[in-house]
Amino acid sequence: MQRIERHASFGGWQDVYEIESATLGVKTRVGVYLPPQAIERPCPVVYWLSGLTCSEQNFITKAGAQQHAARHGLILVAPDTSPRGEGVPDADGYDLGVGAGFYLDATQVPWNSHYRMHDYVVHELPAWVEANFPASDARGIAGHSMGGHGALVLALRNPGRYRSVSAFSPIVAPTQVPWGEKAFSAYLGDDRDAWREWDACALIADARERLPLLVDQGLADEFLENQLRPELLREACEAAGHPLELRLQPDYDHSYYFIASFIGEHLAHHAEMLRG
Ligand SMILES: N[C@@H](CCC(=O)N[C@@H](CS)C(=O)NCC(=O)O)C(=O)O
Repeated sequence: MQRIERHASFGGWQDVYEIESATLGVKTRVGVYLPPQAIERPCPVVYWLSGLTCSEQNFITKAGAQQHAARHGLILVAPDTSPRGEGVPDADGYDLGVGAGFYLDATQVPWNSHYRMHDYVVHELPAWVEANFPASDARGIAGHSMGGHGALVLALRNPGRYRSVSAFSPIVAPTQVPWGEKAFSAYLGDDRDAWREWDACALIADARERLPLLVDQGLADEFLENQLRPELLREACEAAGHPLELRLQPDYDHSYYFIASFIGEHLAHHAEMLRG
């Protein structure tokens, strides 16, 4: 591993590392924020999954999350949104290929060679974090848009692995919207039954753990009706009796201005759930 950035931030450190990922088959970058409390004791970790077109940089430079992580004693880990670099397949358009890994394990050629973001984020990344930093094994997961889908799906697929989950503007039902249909056709093939394994609304019906979901959605979001459709999450949670706090926020759009406005409340929620 190589540290390629280090910035003092709110008494702690915002770092960026480049690590060799066996799961992704390439080097990949990851943002790690170490709060001041990490000097003295192991801290819980919140994993942040970004949306389409993002790298590890968007969250660490735009969300203003460090001040809240410093207050609550949380380590923040922000991976890239896909494998990238030499030999990694890509496609035209911002919503498939590099920058658009959808936090799943692809089964179709050529994507299945590197696009294993689920396996990477759930297994390899926490193993690396917990071996190299003063991290406890209390894990939370959060994300935005495609990363909100990732946070919900990873938590639902891996009961016991996360103690807290939250999302901003998540793609809650990728099997029913254009972004998801395009990506899942490519990564998972034509069998729509296989898609349901990666769809939060479909997974909620049979979830083995009822971890409460905190979701914020801006009502001036340009993707609200076509791609995000939070009402489908509300319906799925009501049908299954799954705890959901869905907060519809007037005037907010899809951007990091929205995330920055509420990230403090999300991290307070994670801190509360992660308190040992
Ligand atoms: N209009 C955008 C669509 C993609 C988009 O809105 N991406 C969101 C996540 S789904 C984002 O976080 N973009 C980067 C940023 O705002 O820093 C584009 O074509 O680049």
